[in-house]
Amino acid sequence: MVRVRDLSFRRGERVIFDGLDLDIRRGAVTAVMGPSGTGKTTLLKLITGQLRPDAGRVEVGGVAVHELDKSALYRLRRRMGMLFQSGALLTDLNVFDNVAYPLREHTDLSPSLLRKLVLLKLEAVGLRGARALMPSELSGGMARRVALARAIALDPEMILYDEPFTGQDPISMGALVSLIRQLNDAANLTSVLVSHDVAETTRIADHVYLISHGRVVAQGSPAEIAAERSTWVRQFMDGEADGPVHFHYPGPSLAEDLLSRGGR
Ligand SMILES: Nc1ncnc2c1ncn2[C@@H]1O[C@H](COP(=O)(O)OP(=O)(O)OP(=O)(O)O)[C@@H](O)[C@H]1O
Repeated sequence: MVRVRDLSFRRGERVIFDGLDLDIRRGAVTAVMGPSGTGKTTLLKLITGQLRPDAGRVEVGGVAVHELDKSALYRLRRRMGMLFQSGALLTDLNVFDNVAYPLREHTDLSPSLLRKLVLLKLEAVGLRGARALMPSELSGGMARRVALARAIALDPEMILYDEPFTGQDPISMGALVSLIRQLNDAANLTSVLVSHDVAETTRIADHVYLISHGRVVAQGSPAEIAAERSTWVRQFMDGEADGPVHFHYPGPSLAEDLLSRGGR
């Protein structure tokens, strides 16, 4: 479904990707993991065409995303659902209208068909009974599930999740994890999951990519990753503080910074 080849991308001087190769198989849940700031969100934006590569290719369904014109890109995006961390609900619309929003924007469905579709999407996330509530009346976990119902409203072929578990209590997290897997299998979706939550992510992923310093450092099934012995992979997967994965954003040493007379 997605093929990334020899992808290079920088932000100013900072190299984010340097020859990244990655494949996302149709029908599978693929997880992309890596330390903070490694470029996971950037990768999702390159897949959806919000950013363009400096070099290399990003193909979705065999089409190079960065070569599409505006209207073709718009059509492609309709085939992708996105659940971004910041994907807030519209606060002045109730749950039903939030889910109905993309259908009203992009289709000419009759009110009765639209209603049925919205109720089916809400049923899929277990919130049909909450349709009249306003976003302010929802828990964080419920709000994330409504956002998920909205993301699948237009029946996308692929859904991209950016840190969907952030800020969820263990129960909501468990529900969300199962939901992502169920939706993937029931609707024959392709799912891309960016997350820091090693345990939750490896529970549902078919394939895991670990990225660092602009490249794939390990990939495989969760079992293969669990058996991987490299120190980098072990440090990341086991959440150890000491090891080759750096906690600090690159910069001058602390001593240099404290001794310099710079203004900031
Ligand atoms: N709009 C921007 N302009 C300049 N640099 C940016 C911008 N957005 C992100 N970056 C930089 O790009 C790098 C990758 O960011 P990105 O958000 O993709 O990382 P991430 O792996 O998703 O991080 P996290 O796990 O912390 O969410 C970071 O170093 C960040 O500082």
